[in-house]
Amino acid sequence: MDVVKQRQQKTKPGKECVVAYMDTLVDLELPKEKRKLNEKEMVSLCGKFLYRGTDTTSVALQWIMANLVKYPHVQTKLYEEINGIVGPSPQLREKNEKAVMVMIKEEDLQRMPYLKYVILEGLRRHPPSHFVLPHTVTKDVELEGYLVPKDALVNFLVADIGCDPKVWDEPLVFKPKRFFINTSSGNGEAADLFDITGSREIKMMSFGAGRRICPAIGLALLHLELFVANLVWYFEWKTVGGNTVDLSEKQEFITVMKYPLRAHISPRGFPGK
Ligand code: HEM
Repeated sequence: MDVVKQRQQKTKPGKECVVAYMDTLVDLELPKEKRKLNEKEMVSLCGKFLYRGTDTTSVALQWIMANLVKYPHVQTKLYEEINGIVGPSPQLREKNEKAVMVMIKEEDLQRMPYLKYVILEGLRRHPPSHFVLPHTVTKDVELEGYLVPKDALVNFLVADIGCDPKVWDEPLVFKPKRFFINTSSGNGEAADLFDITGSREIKMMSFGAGRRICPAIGLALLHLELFVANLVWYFEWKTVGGNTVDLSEKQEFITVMKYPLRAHISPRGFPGK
């Protein structure tokens, strides 16, 4: 509530400030009801943003890294792609022990199609949300001979859709290459062609679909690409003591790893490696 009040003060005319999500809510007017949002509604919207926007990305990242540890050939292929675009991984420390922190940049990611396949495969195989937010239908609808009555709660089995054997070849196997579609240019632009929003056809819906699709889909994909690319560029990820990675799931508010990832990581850029 305090934050709401502070932003209401800050957005008073004449005061200069960076536009925050909160400010867009302060300015918003509901078109039908012709009124501004009240404080309770603003708090609820901010809460939704926070709880939908934190664990989802970090859990997706953990699932993806777990698969890279479990399948070293996928990790090697990804590292080779990264290396080919931005060069070998930097040494973490120079001779004078000064830390060097060069990061892969957003524009470099555009030239890394295999990275995009890895992220998509991670989200297909392990969507953090196994369900979307509950939806209702506003009138009776007949779907493939079944009646969905007005006001019935409808949800979607997101994880099962992504593993449907009628749609996906060997659906339980982690195979990033499945997202490669041979384009005429043949230079691997395929991930851009895969329609994760489901506007052309729905093959997976890790971010939902339609008008209530996750509003942060672009941000989430960008974060995942940046994190995975940098983590693999800097470090080699291996199993601990040769143990396999257990990909069992645990249903919490979102679906997490039952046994959180434990990995042995070593800097790639050390001299002599
Ligand atoms: C890998 C990361 C993420 C995944 C897999 C994900 C997935 C989803 C899904 C499945 C929904 C429900 C869509 C529906 O009901 O049709 C949703 C809604 C939502 N997501 Fe995300 N999300 C992610 C990251 C984020 C981030 C980073 C933010 C904010 C910064 C965010 C904000 C939201 C909000 C506000 C909603 C509710 C939209 C509404 O009420 O209509 N999400 N997300």
